[in-house]
Amino acid sequence: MDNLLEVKNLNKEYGRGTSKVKALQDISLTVPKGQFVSIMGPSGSGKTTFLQLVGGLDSPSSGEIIFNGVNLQYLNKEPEISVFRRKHIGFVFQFFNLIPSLTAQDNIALPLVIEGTSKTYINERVKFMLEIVGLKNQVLKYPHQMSGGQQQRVAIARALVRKPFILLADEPTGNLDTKTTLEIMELLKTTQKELEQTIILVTHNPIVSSYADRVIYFKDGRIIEDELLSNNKSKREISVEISEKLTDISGGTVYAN
Ligand SMILES: Nc1ncnc2c1ncn2[C@@H]1O[C@H](COP(=O)(O)OP(=O)(O)OP(=O)(O)O)[C@@H](O)[C@H]1O
Repeated sequence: MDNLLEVKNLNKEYGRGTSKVKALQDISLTVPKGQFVSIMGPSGSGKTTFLQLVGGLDSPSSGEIIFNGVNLQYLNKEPEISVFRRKHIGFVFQFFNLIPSLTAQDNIALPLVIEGTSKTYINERVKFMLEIVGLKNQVLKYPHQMSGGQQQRVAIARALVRKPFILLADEPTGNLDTKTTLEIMELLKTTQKELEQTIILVTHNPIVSSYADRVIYFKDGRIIEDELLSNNKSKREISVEISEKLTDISGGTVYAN
C-alpha cells in the first residue's frame, strides 16, 4: 500500500518561557492508504494536538506533514491551507456541529454547495452518502429531530461527501451511549471498507480502538507504542488487551470515556 500520510519529526510547543508546554515531541509515522488508525493515551498526551496539526487546523513548531506528496508546510498560509483542508480532510468531532437550520440532506450537501458543485452531482452524491450512513428515511429531518447517533451519521456523511484523503475523528463516540457507539464504529468500518477511507481516530475507549487496524499510544507528546491489531482475535479480547496497556502506560489510572 502507498503511504497516504507521512509525518516527519513533528514538534509542537505552546506558550513561552516558564509556561512553555511541549505538546508533541519528535513524532514520525506513516499511514498507508485505507488504514484505520486509533490514537490513545492519557489526558494531555498530545492526541488532539496531533489531529489538529495533521488536519491543518494549527501549524507545527517544526517538522513536516505530507499528504500524497503534498507538503502542508508549503501551503502554510491562507487561503491555500483552508482550500486544501476543505477539499482533502474530513473532520468528525464529539459534538456533531451540524447546522441546526438545515435538514440532514442539506447539512450533508453543504460542503458541495459551498464549492459550487452542479446540482445534479450534489443530488446524486448526497443520495449515495445517505445510503452509506443508513439515513435514507431521515433526509428531511432537522438535527433537533434526530438522535445523537443519527446526528453523528449526518456529520460523518458530511465529512466524507467530498471524498477526502483522510477522515480525522476526535472522540466521535464520546457523546454516545454504548449501543450507539458500536453502531457508529460499524459505520466507520463500512466507510473504510466500501470507500477505502483512511481514518485516524482519537479515543479513550478501548472498545472503539478495537475496530482499528492499528493503535498508536501517545504519552507526554511522544509515541511510546505503535501496534497492528490481530485479525484473529475478537473485539472483546482486543479491547481487554488495549485496556491493560493503557493502564500500564498511565501508571495505573484507567481513563474511561
Ligand atoms: N492552545 C493551547 N495552549 C496551551 N497549551 C495547550 C493548548 N492546547 C493544548 N495544550 C497543552 O498541550 C498538551 C497536549 O494537549 P492535547 O489536548 O493535545 O492532549 P490530549 O491527549 O488530546 O488530551 P485529552 O485526552 O485530555 O483530550 C497538554 O499539556 C495541553 O495542556
